Formats: sequence, structure tokens, C-alpha cells
Amino acid sequence: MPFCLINYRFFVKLNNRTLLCPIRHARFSSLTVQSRSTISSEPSMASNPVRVAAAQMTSINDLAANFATCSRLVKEAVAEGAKFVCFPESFSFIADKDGESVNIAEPLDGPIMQQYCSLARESGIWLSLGGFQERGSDDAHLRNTHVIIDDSGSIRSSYSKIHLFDVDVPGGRVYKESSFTEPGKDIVAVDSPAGRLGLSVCYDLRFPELYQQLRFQHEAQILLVPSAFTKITGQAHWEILLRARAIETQCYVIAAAQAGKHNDKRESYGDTLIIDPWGTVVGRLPDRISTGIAVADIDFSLIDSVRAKIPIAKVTLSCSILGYETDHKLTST
Ligand SMILES: O=C(O)CNC(=O)[C@H](CS)NC(=O)CCC(=O)C(=O)O
Repeated sequence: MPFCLINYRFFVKLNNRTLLCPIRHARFSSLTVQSRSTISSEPSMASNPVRVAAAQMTSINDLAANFATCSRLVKEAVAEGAKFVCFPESFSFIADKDGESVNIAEPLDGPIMQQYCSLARESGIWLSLGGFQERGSDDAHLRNTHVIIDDSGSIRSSYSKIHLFDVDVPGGRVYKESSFTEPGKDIVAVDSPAGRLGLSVCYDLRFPELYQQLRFQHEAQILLVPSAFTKITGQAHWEILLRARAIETQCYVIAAAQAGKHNDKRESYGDTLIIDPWGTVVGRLPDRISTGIAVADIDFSLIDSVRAKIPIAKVTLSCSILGYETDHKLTST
């Protein structure tokens, strides 16, 4: 007798969410579960469009050179009228040799991140810094941390990559990110002038449950996916996965990408994308342009209209009433 097993792992009852939610908000709870009303200066409910930029770059194992590139791209974004600029995973450093990343890892209040805080303050712009090598709990480990800095240079929020890239890429290298990286434990969303941001990093993109939580429990309007995708997997999956996340969550998706050859062993797939909640690509920097920015306007009325016209949030609620938070077996004879 054939049967189909459907596992709705992350659908939780909305009136009972914290009990059933598998990943809690412990570490950054004061930042992540803050309600909008407690941040008085946030214009995230504003109806006027807000311009955002996403940067593409080829980071190398030189902190100063990468900072110079980021500074230049921030200037370009400011000149375009952007209020928020997003950088890819490993913006500040991409190692040449094993162990280099752990050696340069620093705490979030260390000198590297301070430089980027000053850049945000001096430029008067919010920054998403995806995939910073944050010092871990011992000398052998780091955290792959996505940091949000506001236009006064203060760190507003941070999220450490939950899903680590332990993958044998078909026709490519074997990666074992968990050998030097501690996984994050918390799902993080935070308000910004560009709307409510849901944070993630790179390989997280392949785990749609995270984005379902960001949308339906954390009320994200924009999903950030800073990345350093491999050339092989990026060509096959990058745009499709990103557009799927935008459509199924009805959020904007901003995906800043590393591009090009970082060293003899490592090449990333570029194609930085900004995608609207309908799934349309509204900003793109193709793979062949290794360094630059893509720009788009966040239209809050489009988020509202897509959500009103295709009311999937209501369906999620009725699924939860129907008990889809547990495994279901559909049997046929
Ligand atoms: O190690 C660093 O310096 C920065 N980290 C990365 O580049 C990470 C882990 S190795 N890469 C990915 O997650 C690629 C995911 C990907 O390509 C896919 O999901 O297909």
C-alpha cells in the first residue's frame, strides 16, 4: 500500500508558538523579540519606498583591501540614494589556507567590526554585513555571523549561521564548515528603515523552514541572504531558490553575493539579486561583473497587496488548527 509522509516540521500553533517552536530566541532575545512599538525612531511602517543596495565583491585574505572595497561600494550606494546596503558572506575576509579564518576571528566589539561601524556612521547608512568571522567559544572555532549596523554606527542585531556547509559538491570540492564553525541557535529579525529584516546566511537558503519562521512568527518583510555560493551550485540553484523564498514568504529578498576567483582554490558564483514579494527580480548584478552594486526600491504597498491578494498567512493558520504541526500519513489503497 503506497503512502506519502508529509512532515510539517515548523508549522506551530499561532496561539502556542513559543512552546512548539523548535528554535528559541535565547541569546539575542532582547534584540530579536523587540516589538516595533519599542523602537520609536524606526520608520519601518512608512509607506514611502526606501532605496536599498546589494553589493557584489571578490573578497580575499586581506582585511584592509576588503575594507577599501566595501568603503568604495558604500559611497556608490550613498550616491544612488540608498539608505541600506547589504554585503555578502565573508565580506571582510576569505581565507587562502585552512585555519586563517579562525586566526583572524574577532569579537563583535573588536577592531574589525568597529571599522565597519565607523563606516556606517560616517556614511549615514545602515549596513548588513553577512558572514563576519566572529570569535567562537574556543580558539579552534568561529561563528559565521550576520551583523546589522544602523546609521549611527551601533550594532542593532546579529545572527549566527545555523546551517553549516558540510557538503561534497558534485564535480567540486568537499566543504566541512562545521570543522571550524559553531552553529547559531537563534532565529533573528530586526526593524530597519527598509522594513523588518529576517537574517540568514548563504547555505541557510536551502532550508525553507527558517524563512517560514522569519515571515510567519517574526513578521519579516525583507529576507537577507548574504552568500558565497560555489560556482557549481550557484549556476544550478541560486536564482531559483531565492525566487522561491520570495514567493512563498511574500517578502523582498536581498541576496548580496561573492563573485569570481578569491584564490587558486576558490571561486564564487555572483549574480547579486534583489527580488520583490511577487518573485520578480528588481535588481541584479550579473556574475561577470565581479564588483559593484545592485539597487532597488522597497515598495511597502507591494508587500501589502501581494499578501492581501494571495492570503497564505490565513491558510497557515487553518493548517495549524487542523493539526498539521505533527506528521501526517496520507494513505491510499
Ligand atoms: O568559509 C568561508 O570563508 C565563508 N563561508 C562560505 O563560503 C560558506 C561555507 S564554506 N559557503 C556556503 O555556505 C556555500 C553554500 C553553497 O554554495 C550552496 O548551498 O550551494
